Amino acid sequence: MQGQSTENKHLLHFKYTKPRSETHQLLGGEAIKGRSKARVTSPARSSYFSRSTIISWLNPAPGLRRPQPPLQSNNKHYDFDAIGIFEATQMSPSNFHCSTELANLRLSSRISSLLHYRNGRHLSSCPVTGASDAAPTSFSNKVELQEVPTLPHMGSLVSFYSNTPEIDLNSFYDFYPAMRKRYGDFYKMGIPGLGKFLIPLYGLTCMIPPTQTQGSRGMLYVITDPNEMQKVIRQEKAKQPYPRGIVEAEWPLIDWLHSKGSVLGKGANDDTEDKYGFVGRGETWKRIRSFMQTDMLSPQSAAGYIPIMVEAATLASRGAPASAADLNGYANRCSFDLFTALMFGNLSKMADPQTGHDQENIVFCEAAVNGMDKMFKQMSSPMQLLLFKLGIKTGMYKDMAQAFETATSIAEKKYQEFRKRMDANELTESEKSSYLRKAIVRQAEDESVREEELAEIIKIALTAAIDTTSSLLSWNMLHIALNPTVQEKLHAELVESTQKCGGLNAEALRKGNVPYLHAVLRETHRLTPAAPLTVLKENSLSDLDIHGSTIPKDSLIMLDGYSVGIDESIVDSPKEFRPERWFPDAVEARKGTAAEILDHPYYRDAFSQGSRKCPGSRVANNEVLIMISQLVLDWEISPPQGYGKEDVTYCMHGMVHPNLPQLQFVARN
Ligand code: HEM
Repeated sequence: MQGQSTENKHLLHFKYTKPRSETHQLLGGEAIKGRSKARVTSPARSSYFSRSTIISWLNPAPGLRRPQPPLQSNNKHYDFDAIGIFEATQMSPSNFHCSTELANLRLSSRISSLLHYRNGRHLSSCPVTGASDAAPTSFSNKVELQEVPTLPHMGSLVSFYSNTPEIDLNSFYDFYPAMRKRYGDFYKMGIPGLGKFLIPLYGLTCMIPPTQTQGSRGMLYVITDPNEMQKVIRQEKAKQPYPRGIVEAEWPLIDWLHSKGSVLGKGANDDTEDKYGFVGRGETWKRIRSFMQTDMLSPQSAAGYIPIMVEAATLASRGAPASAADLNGYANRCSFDLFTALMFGNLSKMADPQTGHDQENIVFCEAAVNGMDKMFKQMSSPMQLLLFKLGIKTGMYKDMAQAFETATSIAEKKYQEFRKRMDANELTESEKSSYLRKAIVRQAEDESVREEELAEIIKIALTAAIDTTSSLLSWNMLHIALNPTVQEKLHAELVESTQKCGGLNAEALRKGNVPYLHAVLRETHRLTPAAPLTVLKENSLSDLDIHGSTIPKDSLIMLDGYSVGIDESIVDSPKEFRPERWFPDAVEARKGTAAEILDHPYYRDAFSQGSRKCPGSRVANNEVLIMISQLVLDWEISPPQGYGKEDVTYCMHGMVHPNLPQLQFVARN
């Protein structure tokens, strides 16, 4: 064959289900966005390209690895090389299937992207190549649904039967990437459980609340294509106001709220999904949720709290060296200081041991974190649920209840004291700008929530704000400490921005002024998300077409938004912390490649999507941006001698927290 050398016999090998009649015509430049044209040397069924031609054609962008040579052919099927397949897909994408022989092979991102990109449009992801991309929902390219072997009652998590990896909370990040390696980009697995009685097992407990197991059909569908996930969220929108929330799975919390008679745990109608109030999915959730997120979620309202949060961070940063032996605790206290600054408009000064003497605040922080930890541990244990179902309140349940009791009664006291001072007209100027004051005024004006509901909202927000934000903060601290070059760049950027903007303030923190800071946060969300799997939804309106397969109504569908971001065929050196990946030129270079998926909004952070997206997401990000900036401006942070990336350990307890080592903080002048 003309122009064919030994090396170019290595072919990508795919089955094409229709005879191919058209000859090669649509190649290169037009389809691969400005890449040079490839030469076609054979008009026959198989077309061949020299490896060097393909490589130059693929022309890896900076930051992406060169592709491997294409793979060996097998004459049982029609054989096409990258271009041939590319043409085939142009001819008839819906009839194009990956050969099963390739099931265990991973293609380079560039080659994958060839297979999935045509005429300036992306095709859907492929479970065989492992390539995921941003497929327009209008395109019906079928991706085969893989089924993880499932046992009755036990679901798919019996490792030796289902070929699933073990779930270990100390290596939680590994589970879904391993699943993806085995089952591709679209698979369904059985959710373990004894019917509707004992649903959860290990990490999957959070998937199904015992209170709402109906209709789930015991299956979890996992996808990596955010555009397919968008279909689910769109359907959710159509069915508003009742989208599914992860909080519905938090059965120990739900039970505790119920047992206390909390207005948050009880809706208006026991016969509907409203039964569980804010932790359910009815009108009560909608009403409370809408009230809670006002003055918090929008960029403008979140930005309004920046000045007081900066004040809190300035004080908190001073406490870093003295807290080095307990940096996880320090991160919790920083979260408390910054969130209470927003909530009450005052400075709790907890994170600096010199000033953090208020015992009650210390108790609150510890109780909030402990309560969340115990809640998650129960959700992770089938035995806990079984005992709960048998009406036994375990020691762990009691510990959780005690911790939540302590935290919420302190929060209640804070709320009542604030109200009293507000009634007595004693609030300071910054307290007048606080979230709570605005909420009290709103409540009185529109009465969309009752006064006792407002008190509960404040309590739950305070309790939810500690352990969550501190996970994100801890990971950022650790990455910065482990990457001195990143830290120096960040420091230089912050110095310049604060000098230009007259200090650390909203303007100095604007992405346009500190792109590197924002890239650091983004990179942390990619590499070590606080909550790796957060977009978990239901198609509760009707059956839904996902990758050409029909997903029955009321199924659980989850976006695995983590695995792709650490896939080395998509991300260059994925375990490296490189904020530069998020610079505009890197984003631009990803366009038209499989790696473009990383820039989809659903991959941006760990706050979920849709109308149940975390209401504290904006302020949590701001808290971390501010706290990290202040720390880096004040200190040169380094790990203990001999401590490196390979020494990092972590544990999943609701959020994934690194076990922070004793970092060193040396003052910058
Ligand atoms: C880095 C910090 C945080 C992370 C990673 C995080 C993550 C999440 C996630 C994944 C959800 C579930 C969304 C869903 O059901 O689809 C959620 C819900 C929630 N978060 Fe956050 N969160 C954080 C900080 C906060 C803060 C600071 C608050 C305080 C207001 C907060 C309050 C809540 C509440 C009340 C819900 C339930 C919302 C609902 O069901 O409608 N979170 N969060």
